[in-house]
Amino acid sequence: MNDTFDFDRYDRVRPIRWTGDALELLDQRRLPFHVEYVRCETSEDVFDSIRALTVRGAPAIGIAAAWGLVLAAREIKAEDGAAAVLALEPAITHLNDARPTAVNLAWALARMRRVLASAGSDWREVLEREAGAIADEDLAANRHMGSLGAALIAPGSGVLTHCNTGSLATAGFGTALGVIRAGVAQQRIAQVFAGETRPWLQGARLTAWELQQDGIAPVLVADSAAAHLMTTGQVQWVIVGADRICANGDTANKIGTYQLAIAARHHGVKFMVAAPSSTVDMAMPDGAGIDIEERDAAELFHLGGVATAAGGITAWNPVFDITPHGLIDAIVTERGVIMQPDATAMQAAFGA
Ligand SMILES: CSC[C@@H](O)[C@@H](O)C(=O)COP(=O)(O)O
Repeated sequence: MNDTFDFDRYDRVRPIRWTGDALELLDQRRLPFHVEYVRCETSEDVFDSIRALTVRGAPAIGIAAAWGLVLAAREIKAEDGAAAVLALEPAITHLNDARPTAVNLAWALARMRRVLASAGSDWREVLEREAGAIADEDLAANRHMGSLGAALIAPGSGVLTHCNTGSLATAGFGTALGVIRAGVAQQRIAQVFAGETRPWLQGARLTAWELQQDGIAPVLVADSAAAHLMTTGQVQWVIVGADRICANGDTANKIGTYQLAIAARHHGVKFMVAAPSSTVDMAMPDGAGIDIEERDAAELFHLGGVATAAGGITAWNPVFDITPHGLIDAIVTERGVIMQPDATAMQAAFGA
């Protein structure tokens, strides 16, 4: 088996482009039917893009927010980094408010703030370099995680994934989808099933399209088909990303992940979470404390502008859920693999 990966052949999609004076975001609301970049010239444009899901996926929104802060810096004057931090505090708080659940957003902004605080008169360059470094490190982490995660998968396996965790959700290559890319290249994964991921259809629109770009043909399944799929023996692993991993291994991810983990355990299917260490939040003891984003109920009433529900009803639209650590077989980060994660194992891997 060839365990090396030809990164130039795969993974050509780049959702975030810094031009030197603006941020260009591949518009994920319009994919796969329109491949268009939205140009952000201010940090408010970036805030709007994160909130509207023009850019989405935990690592990607952290990277976008970092560039948003670079744009915010264009609107202030400061003699050194310490003064710039004071002037940029409102922009940092505002960008951080764009979405609540993925910790990568707060992580990236905290990292930008930290380097800024100790920068001198060249603070603008320092800020811009740091945003670039956050993106570069995310890509490197994903590539490393891909091989770590793939190594857990027996040749010829089938896998089921949820939401979109690929290049579109990161600086490139992807988290869970990076593991899947590597696993397919190494012939460990024979078949990829992608759940639609209602209501926003990240799986049907984004994951399916992304895998097609690599020449990988996924099989699309309705989210409600997952447990039945597992009874057929076609799936040996469920592989998902994460928006926040707590100190005890509890994991927040796209709504529907929790029921996949329950079904996987029932059917003897293994469950893997792949995420960079920027998704680990050791200050959050367990999943009960995580702020679960609730989006507009209207997302459940329409699909592509076409009404899909009876009029005059209410709906509840939480867009993340928590998978308890006891249902997770492996957490894969660029720092290594944690099997059967719990507070002790997380502390050993990520404690100060
Ligand atoms: C590498 S992405 C991991 C998660 O961020 C992903 O599965 C997810 O839940 C994204 O949610 P989204 O609402 O599309 O931003």
